[in-house]
Amino acid sequence: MASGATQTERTAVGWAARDAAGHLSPFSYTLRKTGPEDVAIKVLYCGICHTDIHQAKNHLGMSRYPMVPGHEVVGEVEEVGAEVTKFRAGDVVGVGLIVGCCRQCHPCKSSNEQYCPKKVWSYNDVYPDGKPTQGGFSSAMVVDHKFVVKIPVGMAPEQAAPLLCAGVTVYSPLKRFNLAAPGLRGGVLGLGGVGHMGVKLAKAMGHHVTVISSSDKKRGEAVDHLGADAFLASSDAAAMAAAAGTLDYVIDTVPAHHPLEPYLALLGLDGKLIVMGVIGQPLSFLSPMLMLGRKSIAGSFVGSVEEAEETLAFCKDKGVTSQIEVVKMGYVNEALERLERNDVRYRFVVDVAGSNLDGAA
Ligand SMILES: NC(=O)C1=CN([C@@H]2O[C@H](COP(=O)(O)OP(=O)(O)OC[C@H]3O[C@@H](n4cnc5c(N)ncnc54)[C@H](OP(=O)(O)O)[C@@H]3O)[C@@H](O)[C@H]2O)C=CC1
Ligand SMILES: O=C/C=C/c1ccc(O)c(O)c1
Ligand SMILES: [Zn+2]
Ligand SMILES: [Zn+2]
Repeated sequence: MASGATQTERTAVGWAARDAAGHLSPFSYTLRKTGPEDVAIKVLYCGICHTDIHQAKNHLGMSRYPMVPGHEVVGEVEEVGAEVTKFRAGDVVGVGLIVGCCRQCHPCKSSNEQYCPKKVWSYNDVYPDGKPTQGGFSSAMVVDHKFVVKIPVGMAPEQAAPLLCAGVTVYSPLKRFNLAAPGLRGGVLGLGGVGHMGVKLAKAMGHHVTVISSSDKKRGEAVDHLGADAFLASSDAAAMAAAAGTLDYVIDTVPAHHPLEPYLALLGLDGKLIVMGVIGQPLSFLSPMLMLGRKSIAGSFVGSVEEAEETLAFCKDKGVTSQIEVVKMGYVNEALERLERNDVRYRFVVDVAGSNLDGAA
């Protein structure tokens, strides 16, 4: 259906966690009517980010159930509201972590809406009217057009999904911290979903990229397949010492408590440690580790809608793709378990439209 939206609420079937065990199972719920500024989307694919585990398992103590996770969503537009001009039925589009903001604060007015104090998360949140948000492990979503991006023509939809969180999460800080110029020396700590996009994007920006991994297991793939220039196992004290002071930045994607000092030591003058992992315990470091080298520790939270569009365009232009394992929804719980035990190369993407969402694999 084209413009002139339906006046009825519709039922969606998602896969929801009911409690902190984080096990997903079929769940029916009602989508809001497609409002004048809304886009109704049939979900095709949705990537699985480690954040989906943190949220489903209540790692931060703020989870609400039932919860349909998923925030690397690619779908097909089914219907648009009367005021939507950028999209039409049949377009292939993407949605990330944020689906609402106030539009009035400084972050909103400066295209940093992901930092709006009133931002609405795509799941595990509520809209201003109190209705829960639900994510992309679902047959459909209704999303304000401001938070919808077009997937470039010619980009495979399943390939595009990880760019909507993992990709933009790396692209945004590299741009904002002036770390996008060619010739820089970067480190990527933790070679998972975000980390592998870090390697690919940084290489496409012309950086010399070192992967820093918890073991030697991923060395071959990092160098031979993903194109990393160097590889460090963080347990190899001699190799870590030899690399001290050599990097302009380290993108730290570790999703669990870990020491910062080994990675601060890798930075040269003015180097930046950019912390990405969602970690519910204090991290610590000795202040001279920062002062002796004018180093900084920074954080960054996904990216803006504008940056998501830039990430997609950059990847299309440079031929950057994600490396994914496509699975059906019936496998989603195994996929979550495998992700949690670091057994995925490098992002699971659920083939939502190709799955029987009512239960069977
Ligand atoms: N700031 C933001 O906006 C965003 C934050 N995130 C967060 O970033 C983190 C990473 O997400 P994602 O890439 O999807 O996760 P993955 O699980 O795909 O990757 C994390 C990687 O970190 C390493 N790792 C895992 N566990 C440990 C551990 N206990 N100690 C040391 N290293 C470990 C592994 O790499 P290796 O085998 O190489 O050691 C693993 O592949 C999560 O906390 C997620 O919530 C995600 C997206 C956006
Ligand atoms: O996957 C993206 C989410 C990142 C994130 C960052 C900070 C935070 O508190 C979260 O709950 C998630
Ligand atoms: Zn994510
Ligand atoms: Zn705002």
